[in-house]
Amino acid sequence: MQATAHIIDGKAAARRLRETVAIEVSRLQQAHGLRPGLAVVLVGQDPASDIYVRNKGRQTNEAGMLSREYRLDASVSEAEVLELIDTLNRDPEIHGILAQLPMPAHIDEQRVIETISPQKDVDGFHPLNAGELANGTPGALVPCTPLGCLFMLREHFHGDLSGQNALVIGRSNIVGKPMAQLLLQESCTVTIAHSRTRDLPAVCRRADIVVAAVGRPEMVRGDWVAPGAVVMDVGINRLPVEGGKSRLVGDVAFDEVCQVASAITPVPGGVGPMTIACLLRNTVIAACRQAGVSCELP
Ligand SMILES: Nc1nc(=O)c2c([nH]1)NC[C@@H]1CN(c3ccc(C(=O)N[C@@H](CCC(=O)O)C(=O)O)cc3)C=[N+]21
Repeated sequence: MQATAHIIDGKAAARRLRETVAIEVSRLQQAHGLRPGLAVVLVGQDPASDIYVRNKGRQTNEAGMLSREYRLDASVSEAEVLELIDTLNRDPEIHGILAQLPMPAHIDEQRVIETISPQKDVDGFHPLNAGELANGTPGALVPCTPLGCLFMLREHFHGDLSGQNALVIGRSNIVGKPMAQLLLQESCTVTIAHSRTRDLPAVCRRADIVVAAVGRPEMVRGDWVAPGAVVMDVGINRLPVEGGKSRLVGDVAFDEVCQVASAITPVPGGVGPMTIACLLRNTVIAACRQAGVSCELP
């Protein structure tokens, strides 16, 4: 009988990063009178987004930062969203702007993303920041979910990922592509798999590191994973259960994979909490750049 995998505690890792962020925030306040501020723009209603936004707001305040929320009706025009972003771009109290995705269909998300000032783009979705990440420019603003995965992987591998065969399942601009860039920078041998990949289970079995970011509940099965592999589960899927309730599951069949892998992130309590902690970190880094002061954050 194979021992069960080490469960990577994303909640604890996120708590540690948030503490480091809070210490840096109070240092910036004392040394420079600088208080990093984050604005979140939400269009329409979505129960999952609500939880995310509430957690973000609370944790931003707990870290000693300014948090503002802009909730717009689902019927708002694209021009109004762009106008709000333009106002926030010029607001000196705001150093980070997050436009929550997805947006209603009548709003062009790419246009929204490109309207956010690259300096305030704490999601790292602006083409300028994506390009800097691809170029390996030091200090690029990096998307929070992949960055959180990277921090957990570095900790697990004691800082050295070089030579590992890493498989990223999913090719989105938000997770898959930036994750692949980060792993490449760590000198992993990176494969990106997607819906057209032939024989994904066989490709997966060759990987030392698997990052699953496809949005398909429990897609990665136990017999897809090499013994001893490290598995990061980015998926957040709500599965209906009897009684009208729902259960949160990842893109990985946790009970199966934890019999084979050496380490795995759970859902909830894995990648999600680290995503928010990285958002706070990016906001502090953005604030320091805008104020022209140095920043002491990992
Ligand atoms: N511009 C933009 N940037 C984003 O980063 C972004 C976005 N839009 N739209 C929505 C998705 C989703 N997302 C989550 C982050 C953390 C948790 C999280 O903390 N989850 C906890 C709690 C989950 C729960 O219990 O509901 C956990 O996994 O343990 C969830 C979801 C960021 N997203």
